[in-house]
Amino acid sequence: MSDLYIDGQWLAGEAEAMTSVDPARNRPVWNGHAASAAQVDAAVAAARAAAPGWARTSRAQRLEVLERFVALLKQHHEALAACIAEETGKPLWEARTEVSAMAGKLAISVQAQDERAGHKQSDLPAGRAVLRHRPHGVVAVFGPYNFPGHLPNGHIIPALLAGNSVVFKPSELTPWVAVQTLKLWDEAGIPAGVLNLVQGAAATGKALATHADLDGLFFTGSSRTGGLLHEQFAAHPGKILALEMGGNNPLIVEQVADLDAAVHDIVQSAFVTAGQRCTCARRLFVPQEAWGDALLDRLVAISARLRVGPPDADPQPFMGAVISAAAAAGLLAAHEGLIKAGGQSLLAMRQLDPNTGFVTPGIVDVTALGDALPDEEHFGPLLKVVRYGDFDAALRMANATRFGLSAGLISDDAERYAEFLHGIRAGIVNWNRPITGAASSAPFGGIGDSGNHRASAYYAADYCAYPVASMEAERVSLPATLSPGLDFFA
Ligand SMILES: NC(=O)c1ccc[n+]([C@@H]2O[C@H](COP(=O)([O-])OP(=O)(O)OC[C@H]3O[C@@H](n4cnc5c(N)ncnc54)[C@H](O)[C@@H]3O)[C@@H](O)[C@H]2O)c1
Ligand SMILES: O=CCC[C@H](NC(=O)CCC(=O)O)C(=O)O
Repeated sequence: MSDLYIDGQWLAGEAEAMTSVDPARNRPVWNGHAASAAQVDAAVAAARAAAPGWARTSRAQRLEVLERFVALLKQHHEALAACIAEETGKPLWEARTEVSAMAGKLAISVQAQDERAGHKQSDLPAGRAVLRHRPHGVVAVFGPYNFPGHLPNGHIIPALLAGNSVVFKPSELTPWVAVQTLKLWDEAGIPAGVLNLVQGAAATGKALATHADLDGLFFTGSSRTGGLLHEQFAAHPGKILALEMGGNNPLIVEQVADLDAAVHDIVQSAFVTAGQRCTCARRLFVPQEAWGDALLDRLVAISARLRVGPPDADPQPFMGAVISAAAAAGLLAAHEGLIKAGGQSLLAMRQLDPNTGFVTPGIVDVTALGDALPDEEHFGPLLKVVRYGDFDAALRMANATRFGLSAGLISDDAERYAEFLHGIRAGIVNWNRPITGAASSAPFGGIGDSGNHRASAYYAADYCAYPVASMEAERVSLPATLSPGLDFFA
């Protein structure tokens, strides 16, 4: 039975039964059991026992294992993409880009480690100053369901490269992708205990996050869960906590020469991955003038004919299903709630089948709600439109959020972008580009309730190791000049 991977062994979970359902076809793709508290304990103990040995290996030795994993990812690219597509409902074209991003992570992490957590040495009048980085020890990695391969991998690769051992808990909605990925690690020859897998939902998460023998936790998920973890870790300032969380991301559009190009970037920002990216545009600010009306007409027309369908459909859909039929129903309820609160539906969201996660994009004009617009992340293809009079008002409303992950401006005016860049509060700020699709070669993180100032991607090297600064000399010697009042020669 392959539910859990602890100390190099595949084990059956001893806690509650779990079933992972393909949201496009409403059929189970994986059945298993969650880890019991004792099994979480065993995973942490295995990681602890393996930690000193893994930390003592050279980077070259660690790289050998990591490179074998990447080679296996490339070899099994299509099979893993199919598994991601089936378990999440995202189209195959997109699942393929997810596996490619996983394979690309190692080279970027090596470069990032060299630049941000590398070895530095300089001469001192007596001896030398040396900067080294040490792994924390045992870290937990928590993954979300929307990128079940790429986002946990974005913590695991740099953590292992730095010499940490890891206990990974994937989302309870995507256990199968985690199992398939761990099989590749096993085949790559990851030493027993260095990387462990425990399955389960919040109870398993709590058992792991509160484990006394963890040195740190790297989390990607909702702000709600991240906030709980932050409270737990507040009592342990010595443990490292990296939180990558959600957003209520604004996109401001001004009148531009190419209306279709603007619509393209809005659609790509709001609806890619069926709106299930942390960076997706949730609030679109549109000028209150005739050009704004024309933009919205075109946006509605293009969005209404976005192809929505199963992951393996030919031709491929733009969007697949959201993660579950329940998530689809929740999005419909959110859409309905906005209308009840005074919003005007521009494009009604529809659930194509109550047993699946297929929903069509929804667009609601929420201008009338004003300050009463809830500052919430609706994690799906639901775009809220706010009409604005002048840019200052748009910027003020764009910043009226507790989050601060991504933000964008569509404008042909460079001075306007300078103003936007200066005024907007977010960790990812784009100009005339979609606000989704961030590069792994840049830092990735947000401010406010979107993160805790420990950006991931290129900056993951920072939270995977701590710096050790040394002053060193080959032998002890009396300084040429002694401190005042110190006499060795009387
Ligand atoms: N900033 C980023 O990099 C980023 C990337 C992807 C997704 N996200 C965010 O993630 C969310 C979607 O993912 P999700 O729904 O899987 O997130 P989630 O917070 O529900 O779950 C994330 C992980 O935390 C675990 N968990 C849940 N409750 C827990 C608890 N009480 N204690 C310990 N662990 C617990 C889950 O089992 C899962 O492994 C969205 O809000 C999205 O914006 C952020
Ligand atoms: O859902 C959240 C992630 C969205 C994605 N961001 C990245 O892939 C960041 C790069 C990395 O972690 O390597 C996006 O911006 O679309």
